[in-house]
Amino acid sequence: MIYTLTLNPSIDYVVQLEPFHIGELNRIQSETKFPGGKGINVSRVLKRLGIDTTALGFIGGFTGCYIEEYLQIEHNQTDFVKIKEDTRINIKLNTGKETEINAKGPEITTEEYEELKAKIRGLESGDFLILSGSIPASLPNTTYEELVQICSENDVQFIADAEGDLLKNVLPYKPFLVKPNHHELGALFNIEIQSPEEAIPYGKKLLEMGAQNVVVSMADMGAVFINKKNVLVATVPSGVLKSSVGAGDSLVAGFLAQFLKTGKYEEAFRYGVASGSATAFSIELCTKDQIEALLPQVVIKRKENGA
Ligand SMILES: Nc1ncnc2c1ncn2[C@@H]1O[C@H](COP(=O)(O)OP(=O)(O)O)[C@@H](O)[C@H]1O
Ligand SMILES: O=P(O)(O)OC[C@H]1O[C@](O)(COP(=O)(O)O)[C@@H](O)[C@@H]1O
Repeated sequence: MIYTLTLNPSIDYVVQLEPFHIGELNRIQSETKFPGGKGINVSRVLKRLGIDTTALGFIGGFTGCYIEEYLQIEHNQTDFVKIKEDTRINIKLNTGKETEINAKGPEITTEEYEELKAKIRGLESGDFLILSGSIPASLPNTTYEELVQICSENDVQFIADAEGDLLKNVLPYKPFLVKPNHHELGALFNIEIQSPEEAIPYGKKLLEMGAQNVVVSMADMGAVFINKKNVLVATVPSGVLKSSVGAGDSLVAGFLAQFLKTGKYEEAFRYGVASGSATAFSIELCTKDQIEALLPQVVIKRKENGA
């Protein structure tokens, strides 16, 4: 079974507001809301690609109920730990530019965290866990590390999509895949990355630190895939950006779906990039048809044979 873990889910409130005047009354042109949080987005896209998952994480309050019901209507399995406080709401402003305002998330009690750990201990050899996104502020920075330690004791493979120390600390446990965007990768090494070529040496550092496969996503600038045998650079399809919320999560889902189907990294990378772009070109997450329509436009160049 594939499990996704969203420690800090959200309702994403996506607002079209152009022009936007700070300090004045603004009237929204259109608004929409979705269940969000990185693992939840991965589950929803995998479901659209015919792969069942169980979504794990913390969920609470009226916002948590909304998310759980929405996922169930789409036939996504869930096994959340119910918490006392409300799940957060994240605001996504489209004002000509995209601005994201992500809340810090609810308080998690020690009992609630222990309940979650018990669920992770229940995963078995052959299962896959995707750990994605930020953690609520009340949990320690070592949380992902503690959870992947349990995975490695039980022979559970994992993917990590997180920032800073959360990502760095899981690398020694040999994640199957990590997917920083170029800003997150740059921040890890205190540099600014401006092109796929500049991303390659730093992506290789993540391999040296333990990752088995690395994808560096760079929004409309392309993406880089690195493992011991391949260094690949992809162009992204052209299209009209509607909302890039969930694009990175769609890349992870598309990559995993195609890798499970074919066992081929290049095909998985192509499918992942097309999935990310298909989401960027829609207000909601991508569908299988949208992804497959974009596949021919993803051009992949082999840069080196080995990293
Ligand atoms: N403006 C865009 N045009 C085309 N594709 C995009 C655009 N923004 C995102 N994507 C696609 O989504 C993927 C992930 O987006 P990115 O913004 O890099 O990740 P994240 O959402 O994690 O920050 C990219 O590799 C690309 O395939
Ligand atoms: O946990 P974080 O880092 O605050 O991110 C949560 C946000 O990221 C998203 O999962 C989207 O992520 P991506 O755009 O990186 O794919 C939103 O649904 C959610 O609001």
